[in-house]
Amino acid sequence: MNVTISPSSVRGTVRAPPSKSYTHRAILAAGYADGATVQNALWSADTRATAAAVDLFGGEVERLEDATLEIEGFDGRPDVPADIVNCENSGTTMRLVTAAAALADGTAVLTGDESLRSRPQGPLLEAIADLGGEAYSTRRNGQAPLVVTGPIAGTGVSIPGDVSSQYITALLMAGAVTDEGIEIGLETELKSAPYVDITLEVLEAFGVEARHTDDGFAVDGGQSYSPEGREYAVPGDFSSISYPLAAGAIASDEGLRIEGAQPSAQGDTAIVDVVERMGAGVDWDRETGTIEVSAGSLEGIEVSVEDTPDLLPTIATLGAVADGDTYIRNAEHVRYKETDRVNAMAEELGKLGVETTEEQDSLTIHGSDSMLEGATVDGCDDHRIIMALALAGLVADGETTIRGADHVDVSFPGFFETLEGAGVGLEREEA
Ligand SMILES: O=C(O)C1=C[C@@H](OP(=O)(O)O)[C@@H](O)[C@H](O)C1
Ligand SMILES: C=C(OP(=O)(O)O)C(=O)O
Repeated sequence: MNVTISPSSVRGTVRAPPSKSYTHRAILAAGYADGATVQNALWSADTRATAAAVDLFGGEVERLEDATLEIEGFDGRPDVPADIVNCENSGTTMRLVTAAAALADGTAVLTGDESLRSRPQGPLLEAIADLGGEAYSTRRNGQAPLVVTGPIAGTGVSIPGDVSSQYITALLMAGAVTDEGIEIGLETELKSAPYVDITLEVLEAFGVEARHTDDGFAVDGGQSYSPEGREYAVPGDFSSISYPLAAGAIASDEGLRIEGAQPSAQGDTAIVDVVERMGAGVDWDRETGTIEVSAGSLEGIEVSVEDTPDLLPTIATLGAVADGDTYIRNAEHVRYKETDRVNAMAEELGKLGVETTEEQDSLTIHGSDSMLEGATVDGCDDHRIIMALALAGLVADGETTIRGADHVDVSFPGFFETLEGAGVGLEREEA
């Protein structure tokens, strides 16, 4: 599907979808348990891939109503999957499921779409081998398809911290049900660190203790997953909130109200501070989980995305609309996502007339408060690139067409309906 956005202002009330990161963890944690009900779950392409993996491990994920999942678990002992595990487009699924598969007494094969088959898995495969399993990439290039044979026993491993925090999440979640537990030593500084805090928070809610150590993280073995009251509720998603928040910051004179913004461990909460620093009007009521945002005359700022890689596309578009330079640094790991997002934003904003300077670990947007030029841009089969480019379309001169826009289903199904509800003029065309 291609979507064409007309210049529009936004107003009214929108609701953020539930957190993708929390939902993945809650579905798998309920699988590691003997089951649980997950409330306010995100049902998107990525979380469906994790649910399908739990089914293959011998659990059962049933969607009762829109956002309630009734999950039967596999009680810490995953079956050897009876089929290939297709993780589709989801890095989180592939990393978390690889470690879970390494607990089974047999061999699992994992694959995904073309984007996922180009993302780095090597450090996790080596960690599994160090823990007594066997894990390899069929192409010997550290990328999926992966073949994983368990069971791992547990004990100590070391892993780089600057490729993906999801390796650590994966090992902590699996480590709790090994005999010996897992101690993870970090070889390099940890990037995306708040995502491990999300993991610790979900583990605690499921009655599993894991902790920071002097040089990494540790989880004791022999633990059972068991959420209090057999229920878990997912908070709203701040990566997803970044899009309506940025829309309000660049295109709302009347103000836009965003609901579902309760505080949690998400590093991407930092987007609230970013739009405020750039000059938008922002009022966040943490008790009710409501953010009111209105447009201001935005100025470029310097931002590190070390902890918040998923915010780069949103901040890049904000920078394009702001006056002066927006310097986004500590961004190298943002190149290992669904696409190389540093390059993708530089290329696609360039088509709208925006000048950028790209370096290996940074992106500088030379913004101007003069109009962007509407054009046809490529969504790069990446949900966050599509949503960030849609924001630019709100203020570009003329129409902006985004090719391959259906990929928003990965994290924010209903994204374009949400924009329409806020007053955005757009047209869909089947490609
Ligand atoms: O654990 C998670 O839920 C995620 C961790 C981050 O990835 P990295 O740790 O690979 O940077 C983030 O980019 C991704 O969208 C979700
Ligand atoms: C990178 C992302 O997710 P994943 O790593 O799970 O594919 C994302 O949602 O932006």
